[in-house]
Amino acid sequence: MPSRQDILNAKILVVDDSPDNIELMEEILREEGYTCVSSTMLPEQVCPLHREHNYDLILLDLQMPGLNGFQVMKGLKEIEQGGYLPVLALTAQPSFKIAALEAGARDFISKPFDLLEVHKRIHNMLEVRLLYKELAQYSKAQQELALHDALTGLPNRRLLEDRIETALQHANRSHAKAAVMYLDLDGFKAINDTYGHAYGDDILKMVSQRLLSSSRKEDTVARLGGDEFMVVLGDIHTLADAQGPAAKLVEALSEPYFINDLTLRLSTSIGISIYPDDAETVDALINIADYALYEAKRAGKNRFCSPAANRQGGAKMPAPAEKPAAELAVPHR
Ligand SMILES: Nc1nc2c(ncn2[C@@H]2O[C@H](COP(=O)(O)OP(=O)(O)OP(=O)(O)O)[C@@H](O)[C@H]2O)c(=O)[nH]1
Repeated sequence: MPSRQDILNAKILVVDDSPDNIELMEEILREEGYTCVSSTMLPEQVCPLHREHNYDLILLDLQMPGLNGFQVMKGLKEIEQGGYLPVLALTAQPSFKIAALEAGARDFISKPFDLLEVHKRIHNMLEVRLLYKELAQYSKAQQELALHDALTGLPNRRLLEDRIETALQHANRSHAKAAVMYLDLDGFKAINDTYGHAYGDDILKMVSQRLLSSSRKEDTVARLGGDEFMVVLGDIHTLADAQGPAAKLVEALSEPYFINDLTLRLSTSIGISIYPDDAETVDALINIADYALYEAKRAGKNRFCSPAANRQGGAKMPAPAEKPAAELAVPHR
């Protein structure tokens, strides 16, 4: 629920062709404690001003020369996509009241002003408007949560599948390829088992950061869950365009992780599938990358594998790790 202070700090625009009316309304609002009030006598300025300032309330005179209040509301409807016009119509004409409500105004204030009515209607209108904004923000945050992993903030599987689909469509249009890289940390369970879940969580967050900073802005880095991540590269042309980044990721994730006074090491394995060479659908590309990941694990971990490389006569891989897949802690004092 918005507080009284939120309501007094709401952004209000007064629109009237009479300077006396504007002065009177501004004074009424100032005396009540409203802090963010502006005004215009030019109806054609209302839409551009609202686009810029996103007012919480527009006190709109209905009878003005040039554009009248009804025409202004028509313009405002195009800006307010949710269809909620934050308009309180000001009118001396009883017959305009219903017409104003039908045109989208939330409420009206009759002229000449009755002070008590003005205060109540403005307060009520702002309360609803601010609640409406809170609700919109909350629902946006919920949507974000539904598409992102809570621990790392990376896209989750649902958003990832959309991103892969988009990358495939783009590759298709530009006669390019795309790569799906399935990553799984090596020996991550031992970190959890030895140092506890909190250390494991820290590693997962650091891994996410390293994946992001080792990828291009236009690539998608996602967490599928547990110690599994995915990186999607769009707009590539050869298998080597995926192998280079894969080698970079293997390298970046094998750098030591400093957590509290420990130095932890672990490596990662990656399976790569290429669109359209290996498959043409999202599910099939993920399954093939998963199988290639299994091959990378079986071949000794800390490496990447792909069916395309096998077809070309053996995976071209960086030398396998000199260190074990997951080496536990070395204190770093
Ligand atoms: N800290 C932490 N651990 C998690 C989370 N989700 C899953 N895990 C753990 O991650 C581990 C993943 O295990 P695996 O991938 O099977 O084990 P691994 O040791 O990496 O095995 P290899 O992949 O064969 O090297 C399990 O111990 C899970 O309990 C999480 O959000 N936080």
